[in-house]
Amino acid sequence: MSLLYRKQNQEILPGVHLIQDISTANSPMKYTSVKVLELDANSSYAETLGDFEAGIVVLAGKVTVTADQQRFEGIGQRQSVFDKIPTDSVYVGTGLPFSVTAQTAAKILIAYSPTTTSFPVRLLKGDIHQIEHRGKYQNKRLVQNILPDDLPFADKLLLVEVYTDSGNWSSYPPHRHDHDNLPTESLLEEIYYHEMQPKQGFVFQRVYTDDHSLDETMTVQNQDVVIVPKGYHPVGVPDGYDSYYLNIMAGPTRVWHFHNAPEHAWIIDRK
Ligand SMILES: O=C(O)C[C@@H](O)[C@H](O)C(=O)CO
Repeated sequence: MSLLYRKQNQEILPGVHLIQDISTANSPMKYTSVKVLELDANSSYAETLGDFEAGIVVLAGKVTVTADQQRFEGIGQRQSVFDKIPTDSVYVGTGLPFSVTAQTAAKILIAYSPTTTSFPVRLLKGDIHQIEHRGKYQNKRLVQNILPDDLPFADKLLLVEVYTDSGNWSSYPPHRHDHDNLPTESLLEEIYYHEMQPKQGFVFQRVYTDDHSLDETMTVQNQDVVIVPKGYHPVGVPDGYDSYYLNIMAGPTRVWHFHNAPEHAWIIDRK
């Protein structure tokens, strides 16, 4: 089972380019799916949700989003994810139609999770993001929380974006969250949408379980997706390149409690 989905580029509507489309139709994921779209200026994408909630993240550019009689104009805070400016997102509850119209050339990520519980449509402005500087030595990373578990605005979805600079590791030391064993550990699937700067860069990502029944190390390129149905999932960034990824997480309970691989937990304790 490959966990790596290479970027595609298929014009699905005039000016709307599908970069990634991962769902139960082409993956083993049960709680999470994702679309990444690049929109030419003035192009539009629309969809009506079934029994899913969605988080629409404006990765780059400016768009107008409509959902449930609401209209959010000119949202998006950056020209590139590597501007490292927290961006805007819109949460859309189950069963609702939504549209996205690009005011400038834009890139959006739509994260989905199945649910029949509806939460109100909500604009999540970038300036509410909780920013974290995690790690030390060569595992320093910048975390911008978009929809963390302490924001009660969704039934299942958790969204976070992570910047890992040249020569550092993130999602490290390795941790897992694939046991439904609260309060110690929650069961959350995870999807990584990756970008590199410069674009020709790559990162290494390993996804593996304690018994190594799953143990896959991948060379991940710009706009690739890695799915993490279970297991530890560290990311290593080669010298000279900077990494961005957006994480989508969801599972039976919307809380992020993870378990560090015991043999590597000492990494955290270094002074
Ligand atoms: O702290 C990091 O390096 C990011 C990871 O926590 C990442 O968001 C993840 O693996 C969540 O489970």
